[in-house]
Amino acid sequence: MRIHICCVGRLRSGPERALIDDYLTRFDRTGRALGLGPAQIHEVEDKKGGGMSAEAALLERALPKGAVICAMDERGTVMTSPEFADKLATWRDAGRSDLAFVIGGADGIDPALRAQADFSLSFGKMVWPHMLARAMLTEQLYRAASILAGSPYHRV
Ligand SMILES: C[S@@+](CC[C@H](N)C(=O)[O-])C[C@H]1O[C@@H](n2cnc3c(N)ncnc32)[C@H](O)[C@@H]1O
Repeated sequence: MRIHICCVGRLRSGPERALIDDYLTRFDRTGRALGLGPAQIHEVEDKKGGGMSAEAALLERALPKGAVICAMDERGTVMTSPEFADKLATWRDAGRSDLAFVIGGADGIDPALRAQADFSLSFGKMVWPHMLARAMLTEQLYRAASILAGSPYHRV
């Protein structure tokens, strides 16, 4: 199952980018034998200042047809890392070939796009900057693959 992280804003090279790239590489390496990955980031940028709805139109264009859509949203479902790993495995085992996570910009995800999501995932009730949400998501993907692979990265 291919993973797509569709997000607003371009991340230039620097420590955040290096961290995200590192987790994506680790996820791809660990997930390969599990039928998970590769994971790819799709960055969209609305240069005309059209706000949430313009961003939503660009994000929608980045979503692969037929993908499971998971909106990243502080109002969504809070999960443990093993529960998140099980959720990924369930989508994979259902034969879904693409899973797309959507991360909003400064104003969040347009409600119309949020309504299209199959699932909403929360990293807690606090609101995180979108670049941090991106880093946290890539880490959780790697952690989930490690859990499914039975590797000792995840310890409680
Ligand atoms: C700065 S936040 C936008 C907050 C915006 N005020 C809203 O109401 O959605 C940017 C994006 O990061 C992601 N995000 C921020 N905090 C999150 C959380 N606790 N759980 C999941 N995603 C989060 C969401 O995708 C959000 O659209």
